[in-house]
Amino acid sequence: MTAALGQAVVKVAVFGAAGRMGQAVCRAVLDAPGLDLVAQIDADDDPRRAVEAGAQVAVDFTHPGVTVQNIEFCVRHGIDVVVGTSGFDEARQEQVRALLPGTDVRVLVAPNFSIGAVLMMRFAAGAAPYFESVEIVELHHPDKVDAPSGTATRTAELIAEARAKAGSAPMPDATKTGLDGARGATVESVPVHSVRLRGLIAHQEVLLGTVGETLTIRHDSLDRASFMPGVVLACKKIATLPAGLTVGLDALLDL
Ligand SMILES: NC(=O)C1=CN([C@@H]2O[C@H](COP(=O)(O)OP(=O)(O)OC[C@H]3O[C@@H](n4cnc5c(N)ncnc54)[C@H](OP(=O)(O)O)[C@@H]3O)[C@@H](O)[C@H]2O)C=CC1
Ligand SMILES: O=C(O)C1=N[C@H](C(=O)O)C[C@H](O)C1
Repeated sequence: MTAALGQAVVKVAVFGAAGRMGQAVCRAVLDAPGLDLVAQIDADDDPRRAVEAGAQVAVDFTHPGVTVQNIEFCVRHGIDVVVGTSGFDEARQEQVRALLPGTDVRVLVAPNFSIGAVLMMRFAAGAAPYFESVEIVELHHPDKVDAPSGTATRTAELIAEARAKAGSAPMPDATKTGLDGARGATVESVPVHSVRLRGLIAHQEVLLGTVGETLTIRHDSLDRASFMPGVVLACKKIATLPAGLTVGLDALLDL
């Protein structure tokens, strides 16, 4: 039942359909030629509706605590899964990998579906080895339940990977005393600062500094519309990925 290559229309179920992202995704799927919205599932709905409706791809924008359960359900029923929900650290990725052997299901986890954010992460990782210091400031709407954001966590991981590969020295920081949280959270040795502010949607700055100069890479999602082309692309193209877990929308972009 997984999405067949070359098939005209891909049947899509949306988990978290009543949420901020879920509503936008349902509209985007309805508007997208080649996609058919066959099930909208929210917190108290029976996920079997997705199976009964013949869904080939499920899109999950729910809560970090429930996504793995939704993925497990989809894997059991042979439905490919496009995951936007945040909180997919290495431990959670491992949980998903453990569900997949012996199936041909594909699970695509994308910490951020906007093209600008994907490029911001790339540029930050590319720049990081050339600077002594790197810090991340992520800024979101105050209804967000998790901090730091999945995007900031992924960015920190990519920066740390690039710095390790380049043999970068530890970042300078003479702080000896300070209030709890003053230096942010540390993700893979990268300080990450989270701002929650009414009026914002999703924004991130990567601050890089070395002797006599700084570079700031900033991305702003000003509307949830910014995520929709990536989600639609993922629904259409997930069948082209190998079976198993893929992390990052980059896998479907020719960057
Ligand atoms: N990857 C990306 O590009 C993006 C990722 N996100 C991430 O997406 C996630 C959702 O964000 P957002 O839409 O703002 O959050 P919302 O809280 O607005 O939406 C989540 C929805 O999922 C519902 N839900 C809870 N449990 C289940 C379940 N078991 N099955 C189906 N639905 C369920 C919630 O219901 P109830 O409220 O009753 O619990 C709610 O309606 C977050 O993790 C966010 O970080 C957001 C934007 C972009
Ligand atoms: O909750 C949000 O809104 C967002 N969540 C994702 C994250 O945690 O990175 C993606 C984007 O930043 C919006």
